Amino acid sequence: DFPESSHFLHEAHNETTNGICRNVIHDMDAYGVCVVDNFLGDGQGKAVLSEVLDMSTKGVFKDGQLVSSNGRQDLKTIRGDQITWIDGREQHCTQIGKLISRVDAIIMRANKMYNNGKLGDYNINGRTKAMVACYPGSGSHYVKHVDNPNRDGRCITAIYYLNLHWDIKCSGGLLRIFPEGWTDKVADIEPLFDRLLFFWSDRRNPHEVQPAFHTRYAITLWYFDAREREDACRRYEKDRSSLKKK
Ligand SMILES: O=C(O)CCC(=O)Nc1cc2ccccc2cn1
Ligand SMILES: [Mn+2]
Repeated sequence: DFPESSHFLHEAHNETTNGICRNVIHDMDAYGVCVVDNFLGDGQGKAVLSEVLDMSTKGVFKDGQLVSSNGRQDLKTIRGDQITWIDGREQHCTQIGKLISRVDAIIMRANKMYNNGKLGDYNINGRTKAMVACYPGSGSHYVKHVDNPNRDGRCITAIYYLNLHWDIKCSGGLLRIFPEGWTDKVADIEPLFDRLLFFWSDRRNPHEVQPAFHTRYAITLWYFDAREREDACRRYEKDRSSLKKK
């Protein structure tokens, strides 16, 4: 349920990238979560936002998996986001494509800078397409969950937020991460414009999106660890072939 991307690893060497990477490595090591503010700068951030708003007006957003509960409550009991998958090379998605390349460059560089080329003991060699998500402001939320509970290959979640003038007090939509091991602590992340967030995708970081009362946009990329992804695909093939035999 998360399409892989075919192009990756755009290298962009510059001072900003290096500075951000040191930040990412330190925070991922220390907390398993890292926030980078003003990632693209106002101009480019707004250019990405306008591409997403154009998509929204064209109605490309479909409901996330609709889990019908016991039929009585509303259908969106699990998650109220509407999503679409973007490769970044589509027409009218050039700005989103640039964002993706910039995040790739950070991850690739951090992957190299870390001790002998592994970030947090991972060897990152690919990622999913970009998932553009819209939470319509009608109290839509996402219940507490782990992105990758069963070693499907995804090791880092990267989320870029697009919400101008977002005020948690009246708009809600807080991302709350419950880092494993920090029993009495939570990481409350406001989905602010031009904010980039990284966190380990596995059970170390259960998280929830609290009800949002204004439209809330985010773009998510999941990065693969080469080995874990390979093992997951092999297991998947094995399961498929055993299913066929029956
Ligand atoms: O928008 C945020 O602050 C985070 C939202 C979030 O956790 N989204 C999300 C979306 C997902 C879509 C498909 C499969 C797994 C998924 C896990 N998480
Ligand atoms: Mn999630």
